[in-house]
Amino acid sequence: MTTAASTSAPSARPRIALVATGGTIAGAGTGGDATPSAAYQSAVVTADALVAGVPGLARLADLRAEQLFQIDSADFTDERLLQLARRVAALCAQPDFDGVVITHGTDTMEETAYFLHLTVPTDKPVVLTGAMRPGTALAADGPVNLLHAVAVAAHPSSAGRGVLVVMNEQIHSARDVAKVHAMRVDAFASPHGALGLVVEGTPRWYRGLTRPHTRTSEFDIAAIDTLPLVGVVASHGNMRRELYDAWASAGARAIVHVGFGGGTVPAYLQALLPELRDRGVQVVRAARVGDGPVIRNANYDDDAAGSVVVDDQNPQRARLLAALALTRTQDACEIQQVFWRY
Ligand SMILES: NC(=O)CC[C@H](N)C(=O)O
Repeated sequence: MTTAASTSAPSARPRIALVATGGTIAGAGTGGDATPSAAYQSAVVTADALVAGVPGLARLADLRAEQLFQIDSADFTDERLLQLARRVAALCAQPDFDGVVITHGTDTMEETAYFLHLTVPTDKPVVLTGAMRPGTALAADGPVNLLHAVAVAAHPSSAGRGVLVVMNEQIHSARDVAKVHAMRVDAFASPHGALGLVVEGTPRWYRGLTRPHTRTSEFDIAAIDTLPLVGVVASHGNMRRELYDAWASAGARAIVHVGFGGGTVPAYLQALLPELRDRGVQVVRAARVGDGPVIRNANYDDDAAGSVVVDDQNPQRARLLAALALTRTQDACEIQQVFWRY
């Protein structure tokens, strides 16, 4: 469904496509009053209603809204991710759009943003936003987040910066951002800092990116039909090898081992990793601490085991990067280079 969300303002405004996918930004309270509350249903407010709820949008951009999904972002599968990436790539390829804004649930926003960052070959701004509170909350954050996301997507200075996440007045890079709080409106943070801020409705930039993305990425959604299965196994005391075996039996082509501090592998699992390699399953070592690099051949002999390390990627993004790398190569050395490059 595609509808013109605004038709009356002058045509010189940037033309922005808005792709709505659901989440709390499209949520409505079920508790009967307007206080911030966990009692709400996500993914019920339509794309057009979202746009209509933010009067300032029409001054910023000529918006065209479409409803691609209406889901809780927990329900993003690889199939839906690919479908969204194809749609965003198609919108970016149209000369009549200057940028794309995606409304999305916050729970998996970092994964979707990263996948688009690596697979949509465009210089146009692609901006994801969402909300921590439903639209019916007393201090809903969705309307201002949407206004800021459109302001960033519509601004020429946002071009060529890869996929961006705009939440709570901050502009984050999809490479780094993660949801770090379950409730507060300042739920998103980047280990190396945000790229910029939305100041008085305009993006102000403080940092740039050094890693490839969008147009400079070697991955292109046009060449990807499906993603290889990649599993993630989290470390804790008293682990069991059965989880790794289950992923291998399910057909996983890689397993992200979310190790302790530096990606450590317990002594009682160390012989398992080369076994998995011999079964055709690439092991990727990540860490559960949330920040800092996993260093190759430190804490574990990656050369001997044939494993690779994630650099500083979090496990959920490492899953996607491993899957993308596996669409191009099965070679552990090349996969390692991919992790260090992106
Ligand atoms: N704040 C949110 O958006 C979380 C709501 C929901 N679980 C989602 O991710 O879609």
